[in-house]
Amino acid sequence: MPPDTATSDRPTKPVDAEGWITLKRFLPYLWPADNPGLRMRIVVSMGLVLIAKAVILSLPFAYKGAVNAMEASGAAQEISDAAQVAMALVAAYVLGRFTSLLFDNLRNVVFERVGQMATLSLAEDVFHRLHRLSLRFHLSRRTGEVTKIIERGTKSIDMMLYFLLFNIAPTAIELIAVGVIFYLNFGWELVAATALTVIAYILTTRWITEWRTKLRREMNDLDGQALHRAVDSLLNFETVKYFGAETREEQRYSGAARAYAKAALKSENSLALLNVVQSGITNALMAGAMMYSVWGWSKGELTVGDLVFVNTYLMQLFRPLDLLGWVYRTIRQGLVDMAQMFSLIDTEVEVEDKPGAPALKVGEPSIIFDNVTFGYDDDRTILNGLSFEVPAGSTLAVVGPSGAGKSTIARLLFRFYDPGSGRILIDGQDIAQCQQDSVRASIGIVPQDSVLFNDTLAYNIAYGAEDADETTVEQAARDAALMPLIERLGDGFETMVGERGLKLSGGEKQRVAIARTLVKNPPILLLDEATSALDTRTEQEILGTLKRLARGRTTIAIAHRLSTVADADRIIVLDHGTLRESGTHSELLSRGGLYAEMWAQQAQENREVEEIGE
Ligand SMILES: Nc1ncnc2c1ncn2[C@@H]1O[C@H](COP(=O)(O)OP(=O)(O)OP(=O)(O)O)[C@@H](O)[C@H]1O
Repeated sequence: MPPDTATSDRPTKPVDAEGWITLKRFLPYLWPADNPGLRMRIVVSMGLVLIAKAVILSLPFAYKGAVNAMEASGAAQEISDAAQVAMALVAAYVLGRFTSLLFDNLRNVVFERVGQMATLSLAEDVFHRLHRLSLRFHLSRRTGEVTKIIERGTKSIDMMLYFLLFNIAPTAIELIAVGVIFYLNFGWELVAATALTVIAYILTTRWITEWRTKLRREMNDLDGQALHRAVDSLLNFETVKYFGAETREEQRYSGAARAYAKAALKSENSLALLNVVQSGITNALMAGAMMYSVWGWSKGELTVGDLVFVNTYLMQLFRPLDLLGWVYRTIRQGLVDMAQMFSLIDTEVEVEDKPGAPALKVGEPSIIFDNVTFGYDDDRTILNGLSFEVPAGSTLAVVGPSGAGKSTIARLLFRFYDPGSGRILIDGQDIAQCQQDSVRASIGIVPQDSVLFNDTLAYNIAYGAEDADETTVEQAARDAALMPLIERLGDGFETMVGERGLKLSGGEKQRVAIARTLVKNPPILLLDEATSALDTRTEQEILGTLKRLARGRTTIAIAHRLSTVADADRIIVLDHGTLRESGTHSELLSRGGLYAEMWAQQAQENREVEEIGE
C-alpha cells in the first residue's frame, strides 16, 4: 500500500481473502491477551450459551411425549394417568423454554462488558494511530470521511463479536445435534433433506450477500462523499458567504446526498429479494418434512408426536437459521467497515523513529542544515543541496520568492518529513536519528495563520505544555501583550475563541500563539511568516513581542516582508530550493544581488501604497 493514502477503499482482493484477513486482525480484540477477566467472561458466556442450547434441544422430546400421551384411549384411569404425564411434560417444556431464555439473558449480562471493551480499545487504537500519521496523510485526508470510517468500524466490532459467538457457533452445534437426533429417530432421508436444504440456504445467502456487499461498498463511498461535502462546506462558511455561493454549495451537497439515497434504496431492495429467496428455501423443507411425517403416520410407522417433534426441531432450527442470513449479511458488512478501519490503522507512518533512537538533548541549540535535498514527491526536488548554520542564540532569517522552499525548511526541522539526503543537526545531533517527539519538544513555532481549538483562551494558551498552571498561563499572556484584550473580554481567560479561533482578530490569534509558545518555552523558535497576514501597525506591535520571545533562543524567521527581518544576525536568500545569497542586511544590499533586487521592489511597492494612501 502506498504510504498515507488509506482514506480510499482497500485494494480489491478476493472478498473472502480480505474477510479472513480482517477476522484475523479482529481476534486480539475478541481475546485480549492482557485481560484475563474479559477472557473469563467470554468463556462463561459461551458456557451459558451451551447450557441454553442443550435445554432447547431436549424440549421437543417433552413436547412429543406430551402429544403421544394425549393420544391415549381406553378407561378413564388410563386417560387420567396419561393426562398427568402430558401435564408434567408440558410443564417441563414451558420451564425449559423459560430456563433457556434466562440463560440467554444471563449470557448477555456477562458478555456486555466484552463488547464494550473491544469497541473501546479499537477506537483508542485508531485515534492513537491517526495522530501519529505523517503530515502528508493529514493534508490529503477528508476529516468527515475518516470520522465516518471510525464510527462504522468501531460499531461493527460489537456486532461481530456477538454474532460470531452467540449465533454462528451455537447454530452450527445445533445443526449437528438435530442431524444426529433425526438420524437416530427417523433414518438418513430426513437428515439428508435437512442437510441439503441448509447447504442450499447457506450458498444462496452467500451468493446474494456477496452482490449486496458490493452495493453496500458503493453506498459507503457515496455516504462518505456526501458527508465530506457537508463538512468541507460548513468549515469554509466564510468563503461560501464571500462568494455568495450558498446555492452552489447546496447543489453540490444535494448531488452527493441524492447519489447516496439512490444507492441506499438499491441496497434495501436487494435485501427484500434475499428475504424472499431464503424464506422459499426454508418453507420448502418444512413442507417436505411435514409431509414425510404424515406419510409415515399413515403407514403406522410414525406417531402424531413425531410430526410435532420434527416440526418443533425445524422451527427451532430455522429461527437462528433465519437469523443466519441477517447475521451473515451483518458480518460481511461489518467486515467491509472494519477492513476500511484497519486500513486506517495500517496506514504506513512515513516518519518513524529508528529502533532505540535516543531523545534529542539540547544544551547549545545550534542548527545545521548539511547538504539537504528534499522533495515532497519523487519527481520534484524542492530543496537542492541546502547548507546553512544558525549558531546557538542567534537569529537567521530565510527570505526568497514564493515557492522557493522556505516553509519546507520549517517542516523538515520539525521532522514532519525526513530529507532525501543530507542531515539536519540540532546541537550536533542528526534529528533523523533522534526521537521525533524530543525534536518537536525543543522547537516552538508561530505560524502565519495560527489555528486555535474551539475552547477557552486559557485552554489554548495552556496547550503549550501539558502541566502548565494558572500562573504560567497568566505570565505568558502578560509577556505576549494579551492582557489588554483579556481584561476587555467579559469572561477573561475563560472566553471561548470560536471554531479555529475565528472570534479573535488575526493579531490576537498570533498573540495567543506567542503565549502558547512562551508556555512551551523551547530553546529553538520558528517564525513562519508570523506577521505577514497582519496590517502594518499590528505587525509592528507583534514584531516587538516576537523579539522579546526570540531573546535567548535560536531563531529561524521565515519572512516575506524583508523589513521585518532586516536586523537578523544573518539572512539567507533561497531561490528554487538553493541558497543564492547569505549575509547581514547591509552586506546583502551592497552585494546588489537577488536580495537587493527584492528590497528595492518592496520599497517601491511601499512607496506606491503610501502615495495611494495620500
Ligand atoms: N505537501 C506538499 N506536497 C507537495 N508539494 C508541496 C507541499 N507543500 C509545499 N509544496 C510545494 O513545495 C514548494 C515549496 O513550498 P514552500 O511552502 O516551502 O514555499 P515557500 O517558499 O514557503 O513559499 P511561500 O512564500 O509562498 O509560502 C512549492 O512549490 C509548493 O507548491
